[in-house]
Amino acid sequence: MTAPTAATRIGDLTRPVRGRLWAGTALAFIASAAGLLPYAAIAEIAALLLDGNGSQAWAWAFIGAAGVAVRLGLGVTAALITHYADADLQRHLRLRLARHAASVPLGWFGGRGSGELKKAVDDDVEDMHHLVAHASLDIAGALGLPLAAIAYLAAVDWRMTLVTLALLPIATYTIQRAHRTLPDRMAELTAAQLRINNAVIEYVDGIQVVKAYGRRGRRYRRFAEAVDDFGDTLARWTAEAGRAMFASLAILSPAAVLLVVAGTGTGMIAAGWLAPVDLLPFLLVGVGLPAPYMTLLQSTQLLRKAQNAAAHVGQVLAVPPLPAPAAARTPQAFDLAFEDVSFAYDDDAPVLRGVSARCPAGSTTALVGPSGSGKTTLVRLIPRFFDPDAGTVRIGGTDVRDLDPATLLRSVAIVFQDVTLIRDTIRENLRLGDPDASDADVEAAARAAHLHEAILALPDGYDTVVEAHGGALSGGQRQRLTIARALLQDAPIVLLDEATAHIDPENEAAVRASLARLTEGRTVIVIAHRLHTITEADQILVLDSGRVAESGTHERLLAADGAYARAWRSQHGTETDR
Ligand SMILES: Nc1ncnc2c1ncn2[C@@H]1O[C@H](COP(=O)(O)OP(=O)(O)OP(=O)(O)O)[C@@H](O)[C@H]1O
Repeated sequence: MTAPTAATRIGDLTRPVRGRLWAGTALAFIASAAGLLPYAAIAEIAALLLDGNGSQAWAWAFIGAAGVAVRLGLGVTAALITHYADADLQRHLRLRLARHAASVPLGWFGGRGSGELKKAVDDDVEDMHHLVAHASLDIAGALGLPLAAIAYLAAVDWRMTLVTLALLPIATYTIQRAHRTLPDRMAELTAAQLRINNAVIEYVDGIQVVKAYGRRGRRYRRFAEAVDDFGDTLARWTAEAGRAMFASLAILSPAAVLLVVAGTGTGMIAAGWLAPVDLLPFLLVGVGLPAPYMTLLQSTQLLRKAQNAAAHVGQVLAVPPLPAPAAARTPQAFDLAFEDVSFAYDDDAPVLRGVSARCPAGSTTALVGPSGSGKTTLVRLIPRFFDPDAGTVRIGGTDVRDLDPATLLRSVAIVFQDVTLIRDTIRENLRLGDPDASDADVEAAARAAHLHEAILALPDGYDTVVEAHGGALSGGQRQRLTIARALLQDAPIVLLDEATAHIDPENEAAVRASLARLTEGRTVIVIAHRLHTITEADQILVLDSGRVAESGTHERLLAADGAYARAWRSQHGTETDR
């Protein structure tokens, strides 16, 4: 498959409003061409008056006035058409991006994805305004008047026509030279903007932790660096764009045009090649010619920005959706199996290398291993945050890729530390676990998660609005809210980050009790950091560099005296048993 070019991407994105864009462009072309009429009328009236034929001047006065009316009327209509088209396209693209976001792998949002999506939906769609609402009108405007002028002026004197129009290619060349580095600067600016978006999300995500430790830390530094970097890039862009604009303004100013046309024209009159009255159209029309061209030039920067924005929207829309099964199946049982599973993020080194394991229905499997050994990644493959590059993950014997995606997500409750809330009431946040749950069900889940009393103590109880990052809720309350949500989901498979259970020591007992309710009788995979919490697990998988280094029960692993036993001893002194 060949990569789509920028032009095909823009063509694809603007397809829904293409007809209206063409209509607006055609009207803008006619409006621009009609802009010649007032200038031509003045020149003709002057010629008639000089010839003593003043009585015919009225007809030209009427033509000139009609030209002004057509130019204004069609110009405004064209702009209205494209602006309405832009409003519709913005809505269409935002919905299309949102629909696409729903189809891409969930894991994409954990990497650069959130920042990319935010930029596409917020900034890029808005930046495309110029492309849709103005660019084609500007181009039509810059063509209509010169073409009409060529036809009119050539009828007066072709040599002077060439002189008058010669400025345009000279100006184009000069200006293009001045603009040639701008696309690179623009690409830098876009990249810097993306870095800020990602750094903002990362910083805001971590703000609780940052505040809790009273330190600004690495995330803040990355955020500050991104802001500085953006400032420097913007300054470079502004300097170069300013120089380019100055060159354009100087060469296309009415004074420059007047100088060339009047100078050459006077010479030609002196040489007897041109009648003095015939210089008038060139002076009048020549001075009016650069105006639409200037608009076009001034719009090139915005156009480039809009093209970059469109290209980025195209890239986000090109993120491959998670393949959906042709004939979706429903899991009949809830045991889990990993068969020779390998996985790498993007083009990085493999994070999982040939992992095989079985987790019987209703059993608890603990994943342990050094940081970065792939525990979280392995767990993410179950609800298809990503699909493995090789091997298979099965639920009840069925490849998860063959399961109906919605059923799969409903069957798996995820209780991780980084599960965020949505900006809505506590009740609706809980109801995410089961959209059909009654208020009584919601309250029962909150009670089971030891959260009910705390919710009632809030100003609006269950109707208190929480922010995406918790807002009024304490860390422990947020944890219990995610647990209550998972309880409501009543999923047969529970994926748990053990860190969730002990981050808030005050509430540890309550959190533990609610977790016990959540995991009872389910197939559970728990990512464990403190080994004493998982000694009862039915099996423990020890991951090391993406491989299963050891597996077995706590006792068997201690007896085997391998990596697990060493980790146990380092956490619990020299005891050999719990
Ligand atoms: N979204 C991602 N994009 C790229 N690389 C990632 C992503 N998530 C994790 N990684 C990398 O994959 C490797 C395994 O990470 P993973 O989070 O699975 O390990 P872990 O064993 O759960 O670690 P920890 O105990 O620190 O949470 C790490 O090198 C990590 O940097």
